[in-house]
Amino acid sequence: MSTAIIGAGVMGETLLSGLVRAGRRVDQLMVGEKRSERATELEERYGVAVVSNREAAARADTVALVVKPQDMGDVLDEIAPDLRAGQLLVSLAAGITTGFIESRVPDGVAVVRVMPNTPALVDEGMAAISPGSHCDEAHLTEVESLMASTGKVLRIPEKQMDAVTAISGSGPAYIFFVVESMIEAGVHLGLPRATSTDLVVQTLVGSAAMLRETGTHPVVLREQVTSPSGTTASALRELEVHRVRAAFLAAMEAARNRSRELAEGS
Ligand SMILES: NC(=O)C1=CN([C@@H]2O[C@H](COP(=O)(O)OP(=O)(O)OC[C@H]3O[C@@H](n4cnc5c(N)ncnc54)[C@H](O)[C@@H]3O)[C@@H](O)[C@H]2O)C=CC1
Ligand SMILES: O=C(O)[C@@H]1CCC=N1
Repeated sequence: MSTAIIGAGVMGETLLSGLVRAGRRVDQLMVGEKRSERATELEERYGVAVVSNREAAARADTVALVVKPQDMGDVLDEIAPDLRAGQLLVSLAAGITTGFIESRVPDGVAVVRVMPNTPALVDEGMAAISPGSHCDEAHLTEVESLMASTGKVLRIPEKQMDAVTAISGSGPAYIFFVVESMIEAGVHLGLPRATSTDLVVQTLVGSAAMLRETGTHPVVLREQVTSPSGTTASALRELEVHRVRAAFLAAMEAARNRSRELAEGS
């Protein structure tokens, strides 16, 4: 089964490298990429064939679309003449619905929408997938196997996609923002930057491992750290005073709303 990736930026390369690490034969992969210097870079790094979008669409069994949502309409119009019933089209773009894609490609092309995230680069990705209307179990299994090369995969109804985008799609950026803030705070408290970075990163990794390995509710884990009248209680009071919880709610509502707007083409 050959797979083409159209749009090899951050997420396209993440998918490509995951497939290569998972043992997909490079001669069964191809890339369509508009920027020629980027195309050359990927050719050199992975030994993958870079072809035109139309050739990718004509030759591959599965075509992954990894361009920006704003470019999706043009790419679909370009490749539609080369697509045929039975092919599988996988969109990783935020906001773009399976209905939008189906309306621009020939009948019988199966469409699956995916919301991945960048930790896929280190095989710790979280990808949510939703079937379009011409999809069968085999198509979903194929996309599960495609995305499982980079981490976890969850099937969800498409109506949940905008919320999922706000959580796991954009989520790594919120975490990096928190990490960045904690490192800077450590520097403010007088620690060398390298020490502060090591402390914060390992605290994040350790806390994530506790969540995953114990399955314990985060409130319980937080209470275990919070001694009466202790340091953590003092810190948490400040986070509440500064409305960090409300800020997360507002931020994720904004991301969800932006995903909806992208669906409308803005
Ligand atoms: N970066 C992220 O964390 C995530 C991104 N996504 C989705 O993945 C998609 C790609 O995002 P990024 O990789 O971050 O963007 P990016 O800008 O890094 O990559 C897009 C690539 O598409 C190429 N491109 C543009 N028009 C093209 C065309 N007509 N033919 C061939 N290639 C073309 C660009 O040259 C670029 O290399 C977006 O739709 C985004 O919503 C989804 C989840 C997470
Ligand atoms: O910011 C964005 O639009 C993309 C989609 C999810 C993460 N990055």
